[in-house]
Amino acid sequence: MAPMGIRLSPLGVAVFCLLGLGVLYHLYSGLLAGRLAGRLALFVLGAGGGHDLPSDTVPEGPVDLRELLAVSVLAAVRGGEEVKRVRESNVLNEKAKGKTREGAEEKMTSGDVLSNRKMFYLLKNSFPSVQINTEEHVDAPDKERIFWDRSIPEDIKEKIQSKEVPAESVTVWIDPLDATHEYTEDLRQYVTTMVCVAVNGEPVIGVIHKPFSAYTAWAMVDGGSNVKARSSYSERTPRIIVSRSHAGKVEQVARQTFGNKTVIIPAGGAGYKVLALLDVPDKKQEKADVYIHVTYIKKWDICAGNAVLKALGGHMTTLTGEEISYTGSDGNEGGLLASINVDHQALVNKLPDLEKASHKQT
Ligand SMILES: Nc1ncnc2c1ncn2[C@@H]1O[C@H](COP(=O)(O)O)[C@@H](OP(=O)(O)O)[C@H]1O
Ligand SMILES: [Mg+2]
Repeated sequence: MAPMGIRLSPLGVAVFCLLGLGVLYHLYSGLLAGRLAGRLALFVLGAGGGHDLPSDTVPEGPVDLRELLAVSVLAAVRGGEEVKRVRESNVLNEKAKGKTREGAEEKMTSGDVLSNRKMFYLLKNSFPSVQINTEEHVDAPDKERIFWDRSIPEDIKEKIQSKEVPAESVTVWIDPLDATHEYTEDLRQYVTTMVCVAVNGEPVIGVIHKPFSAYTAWAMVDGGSNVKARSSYSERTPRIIVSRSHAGKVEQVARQTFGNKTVIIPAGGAGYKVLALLDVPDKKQEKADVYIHVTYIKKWDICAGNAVLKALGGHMTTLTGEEISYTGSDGNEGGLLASINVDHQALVNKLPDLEKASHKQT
């Protein structure tokens, strides 16, 4: 006799257990079906963009640099779509987010914020274990369900081999809108979105995307690229490209180094200025031989350009010729000297000592 006068018949217990097993089976098969549906959706959607799919599809463990490159290109393009959409709407919601050390106003717009959200979550959802540093703040309530469909563009498949590295050795740097200042002035040609992948602090993958020209340059060190250096550069009388909105004493430094007749090209955006050193099929892209920046600058502004130049045999260093490490702090204190297919060390040696002394290395 069971407690409280209830008698358990063996048949009743068996039926109860069978019912329980039935419920468990139903729940489990539903879960499996959900996962299968998610994978099927990935297969059906194929190439052409990140899609809002379940997060249990993300890979774990070591990361493949070829996959990181594919997602970085996609992130730059998807961010660029936001940048373009906001600019074309003419509702920029421009805000001041602070001042640079030199006292220039740092601006932020809806283009920066929305691009940042797309780029950050596409990369984060695809590579959850990787450190991502981005120019704009990411609010957790703004979490975006944007996922990579795992497709790799044909040109990347052709030129780049798979290569795995430990996830903890990777730092990704995102610039969701480079040349924000110029963006607010509707100087669209200077605007880029950029992604950089550093491995153990060294820039390895660089993506620079121009949203208003639908042009994307990518390169991987010891891998390949879809962009190349120009066939010649003027070493004796180089055209120097410099900042138009954070110039500091750069014109003075350039003239002191290369003479009073030196051609100086003021331009917006660190991404744009690196592309000026390369062979870029864009009518609105000016061409230069050397890029110099003398004020403080952040690593998300320069890492992608550094990786692209390095992959193509060029150099981006501080003004004293030091390599820049893309881990740790966000800032680069030592100024910037970028060149390709010229004697970079000779340029370093030519720069005035005064300027070298006034910049300390991080
Ligand atoms: N002194 C400084 N302090 C902080 N950021 C700087 C800077 N000089 C340049 N930058 C940033 O570097 C990028 C390129 O600058 P420039 O166009 O002047 O060459 C811009 O990035 P964002 O537009 O992404 O903010 C700009 O804000
Ligand atoms: Mg920038």
